[in-house]
Amino acid sequence: MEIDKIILRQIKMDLLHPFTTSIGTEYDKDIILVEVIGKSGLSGWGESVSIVEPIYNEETVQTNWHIMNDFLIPLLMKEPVRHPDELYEHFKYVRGNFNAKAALEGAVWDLYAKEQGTSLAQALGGTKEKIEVGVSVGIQDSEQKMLRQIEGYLEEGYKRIKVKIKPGWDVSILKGIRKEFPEIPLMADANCAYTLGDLEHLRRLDEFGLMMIEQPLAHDDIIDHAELQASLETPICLDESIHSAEDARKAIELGSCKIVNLKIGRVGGLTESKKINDICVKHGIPVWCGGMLEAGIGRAHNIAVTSLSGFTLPGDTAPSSHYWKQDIILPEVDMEEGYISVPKGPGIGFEPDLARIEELTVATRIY
Ligand SMILES: O=C(O)CCC(=O)c1ccccc1C(=O)O
Ligand SMILES: [Mg+2]
Repeated sequence: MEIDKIILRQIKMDLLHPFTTSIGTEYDKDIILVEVIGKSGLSGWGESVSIVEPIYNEETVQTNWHIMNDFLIPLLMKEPVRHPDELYEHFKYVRGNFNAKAALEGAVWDLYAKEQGTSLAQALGGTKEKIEVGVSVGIQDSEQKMLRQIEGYLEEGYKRIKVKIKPGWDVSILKGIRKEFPEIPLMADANCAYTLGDLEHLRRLDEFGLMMIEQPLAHDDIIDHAELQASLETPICLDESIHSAEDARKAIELGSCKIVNLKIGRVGGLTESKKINDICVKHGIPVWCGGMLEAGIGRAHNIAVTSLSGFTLPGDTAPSSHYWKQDIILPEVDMEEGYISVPKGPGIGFEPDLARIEELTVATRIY
């Protein structure tokens, strides 16, 4: 592969509805789009999934720009890339900063697939033609409001409902949901809102027949999670704690989780995502694709990775219209009866809508 040019664009998009979790509320999204242009004339696209504040992990939109601009882009330009699988090692010179690495690596993967004339899903070894879709329901100001939202999502066809929980918004709301919807596939995501001191309280969640509880304890823990898992019937799923295939292996071996949430950004890209898929398949641990309120480019990458065989549970990969008045790709991501079709066209299989992107752009730099 020969790279001719790289363009970074920062865009700003308003979310249709604010999204509240135990860590904060998002009203809009600042996004860095990466376009890697090959000597072939083809363009690969990536999206950085960081948010403005370092509250989900330590990265932010600004640190992503800094790390790409000052370190990763010079590294990428320094040596020819034969295959995108080489980039994870190549980028190891920079510690951490996985969202930044994944944005750039994702664009190179898209370019690679386009140059090969295959879909990104196919280039990754994906096997599924369509993926099951779940939805993540933020914390609301009233239980009634949340119940009516869930009712609407079930009518739209979502295959599972995830609700955000925190102390004071957990047992009572889950009771309310189960009273009205006793059978639906339901799970809860705490975004690290509890400690082992809450063990007895968390055991009360077992009565709700949840598919899983996501990241109940600290973002940097896999030890206490093992202790908690040993005394819970509900499977624990780790999100924030898993940054690599090695983290996944250790968490699985320790018994810290029975399910893994995979976010391409959080683990530093698609190459590491494939490894996590393989480790989970080997151990019989289901994987599903998490979300970071992505715009169309990041969403397209999520769809491609979800086509891998280990992704056996619905992901947080709702269609474009769930988040945005108008997305940045054509066509937009669409859901039918709870499924999204994995595109068969070259690369990510969606065209960046350049006019729309132009309208939203607040900063550009060409390398
Ligand atoms: O993209 C989505 O629909 C789900 C978003 C979501 O749950 C989330 C969004 C921002 C930060 C963390 C999380 C999470 O999964 O914990
Ligand atoms: Mg989560």
